[in-house]
Amino acid sequence: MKIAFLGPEASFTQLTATQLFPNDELIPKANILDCFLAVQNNEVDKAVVPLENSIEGTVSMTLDYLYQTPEIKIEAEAVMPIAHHLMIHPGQENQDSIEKIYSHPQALAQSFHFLNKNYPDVPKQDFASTAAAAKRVSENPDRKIAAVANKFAAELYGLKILNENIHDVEENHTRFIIISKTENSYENHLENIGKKTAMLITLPQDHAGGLHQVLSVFAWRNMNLSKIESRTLKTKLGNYFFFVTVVGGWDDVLYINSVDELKAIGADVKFLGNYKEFLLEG
Ligand SMILES: O=C(O)C(=O)Cc1ccccc1
Repeated sequence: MKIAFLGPEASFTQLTATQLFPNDELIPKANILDCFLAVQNNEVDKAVVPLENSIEGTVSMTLDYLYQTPEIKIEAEAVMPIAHHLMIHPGQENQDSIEKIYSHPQALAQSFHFLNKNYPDVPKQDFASTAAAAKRVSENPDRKIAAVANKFAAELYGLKILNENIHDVEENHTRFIIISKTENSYENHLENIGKKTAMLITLPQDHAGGLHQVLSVFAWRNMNLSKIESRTLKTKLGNYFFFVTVVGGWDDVLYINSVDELKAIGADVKFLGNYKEFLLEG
């Protein structure tokens, strides 16, 4: 099988993808949109992308593209511990004069307090991934630039770690998802830590108690929500869709009826899948 991931090599997403797909062909993509497009265009069977982080929260691009690609579903979820390090080219050891720090916006945010305290005047620049930032540093040996990335990126791109474990909260985890056009076809050797169901809900026209009505569909069926996130619909300021996950295995009667009831009250529902959750090693 062909699996796309947010690359390049040694990104956190690749570390996740190699554990989930040890025997498949992994294809790096430059950004999250390209991972979705590769699935959409049947260039690959599946893709692995980040969904949310325990410090920084949801990766909004991933939610947006789940909403914008009706055929794409979630097949599984994997949680991985995340450790960030600040790295430079080995020829540039004078840390006082770092000119710029590159990384994925999530990594810069997860290390914000460390960077703000120790490198307050150094401009930070967003990159498509931590590994892309590390690669760029390795390609510019003459510049005093640094990257926030993982230890495999330091090794692969020949960089020297200046500061270890700079993420602001020790317990730092990211949740990744496997996306594809086929539901529930993912199988692996790993033990799953639970099951959940995900859906995207758009409320009918704005009225008092609209969200309460939606939530009551789950509440009276005793369906326990593990996440609810609102995201702009991009049509008008104040228009949102909701990403909702429900804990537990699939119950045909309860779940199908809940979706029917949501539709009956005028909500628009995209069912994203009922799938397993895995816990990976960092
Ligand atoms: O940039 C990466 O390496 C990614 O895979 C995205 C990401 C960034 C920060 C924490 C977890 C995942």
